[in-house]
Amino acid sequence: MNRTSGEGELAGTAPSHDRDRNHDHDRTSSPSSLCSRSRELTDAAADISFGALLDTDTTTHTHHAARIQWATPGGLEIVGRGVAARFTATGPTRFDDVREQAARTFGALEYDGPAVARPRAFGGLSFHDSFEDAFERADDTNTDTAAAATAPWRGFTAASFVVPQVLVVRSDETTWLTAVGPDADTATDRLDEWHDRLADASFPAMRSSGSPPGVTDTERTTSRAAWVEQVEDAIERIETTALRKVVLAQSLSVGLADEIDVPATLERLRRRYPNCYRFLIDHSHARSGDAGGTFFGAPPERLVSKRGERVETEALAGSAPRGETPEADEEFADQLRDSEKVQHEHVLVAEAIRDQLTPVTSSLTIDDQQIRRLATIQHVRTPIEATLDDEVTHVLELVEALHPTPAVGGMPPDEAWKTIHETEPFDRGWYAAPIGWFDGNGDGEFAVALRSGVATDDRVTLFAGSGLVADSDPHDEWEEVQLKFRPILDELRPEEAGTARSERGSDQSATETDGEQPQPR
Ligand SMILES: C=C(O[C@H]1C=CC=C(C(=O)O)[C@@H]1O)C(=O)O
Repeated sequence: MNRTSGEGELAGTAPSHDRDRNHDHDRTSSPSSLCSRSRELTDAAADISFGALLDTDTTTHTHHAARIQWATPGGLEIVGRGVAARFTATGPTRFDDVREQAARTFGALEYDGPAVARPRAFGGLSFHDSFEDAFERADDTNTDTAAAATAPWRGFTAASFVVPQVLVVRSDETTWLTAVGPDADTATDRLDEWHDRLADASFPAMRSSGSPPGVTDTERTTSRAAWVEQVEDAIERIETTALRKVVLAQSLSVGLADEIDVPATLERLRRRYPNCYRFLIDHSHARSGDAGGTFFGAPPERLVSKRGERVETEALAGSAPRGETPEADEEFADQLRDSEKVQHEHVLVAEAIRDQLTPVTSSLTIDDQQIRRLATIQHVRTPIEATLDDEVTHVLELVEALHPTPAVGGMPPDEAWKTIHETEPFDRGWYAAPIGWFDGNGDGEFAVALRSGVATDDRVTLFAGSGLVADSDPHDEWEEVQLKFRPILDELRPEEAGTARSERGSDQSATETDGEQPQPR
């Protein structure tokens, strides 16, 4: 194991894609000493623009260093720059491998500061447990389509988390700066340097949320005709095998007229989807030349959060459009409540989550069903809370147990996985997979990386899927997938007067509500 320190990241390591292929965990960076210092930001420094922080050059100035952003519906907002420690793994043991690397590093962490500003590891995992298959298939096939299908994920690995060198955390009206380094001197110097930088009057407090870059062309992995065939084949499997539900996805590659400003895009998403998570992950290796893409999105779905023994999760499955009038909106919601197909699709998810958590919890509560309204779509949601017994101590254990829930995979999991693998002509990469953070106590929070895309050079590749059960209609499911592309796609296309986008407007209180209308079922 490379014990040189996480700072080694800035001195360069192999591209993560190569590491992924070589099963080379040796060069992953899980330093055996880590020190962190925090200071509250006050006055103007407390109001700095997170977007500007994501865009600013890091201390090396010459190199683009890793950047992360994480924001929750509850109001916690974090940005991070640089890599103080990196944990990566691939294959079926990836959850345990990351946990082991992190335990070594967090076990050696010296930290003084409030809990909210503590160092955390941010990152995620791929939907499947390895990328190798997809990359190798693309290389073997060597067709434009196969290469294009995996291209957005070059530079990503099957599990990758970083503890940033610099973190700014905003929560409950306070803003904290945290600096992390291999020893106390480095952490203190870094804290001073970044504090001066952020307190400087020239550091932007407000940053424009920009305008959409514009779309030159779109390429689908799946035509409507191919989709209809895929759905019919899935339904046949449901009727003739043990498969009960499967979520099939599509990907849409969007050519951009201008460079995309991802932080500004996320800021616009915050305004339209204030009750969703927001994330940005750009784990690029500083000097490897393997810049990789920026994965970002505004997912509505929490996979799991763990705080001590308290666990919160939810079932989110079953979708309908928003109506043009309150009455039409309510009609769509009624269809969600009354449709046997939707209820079956949803209940399978809630039951699977219950079954996965019951063995490790001392109590579990499944709340009443609700309708979750987002600006462009509404969903059936069931909140689930549990108290852990003492067997599980790390949120990654829960993430491993829950991923993929049948809201993104299917039931039973093995049959669903096989169907997805044999059907989808692209790699899901990190789409529909866990994205979030954990800390040294094993607490953390993960969303499901839906309503997401990966930005590379002049393209953004979007992903969206739909849950299929025996009585699904291929054309309805096609429309549902297109609705799920919209959150990001709308932010790429310039707004046109009179379009559905402008009609939905910016009045979030009218267009996005969370957890309203609990349904006593
Ligand atoms: C698979 C996706 O959505 C999931 C989450 C909510 C509703 C879903 C549905 O109704 O099919 C999906 O299970 C996606 O957004 O790509």
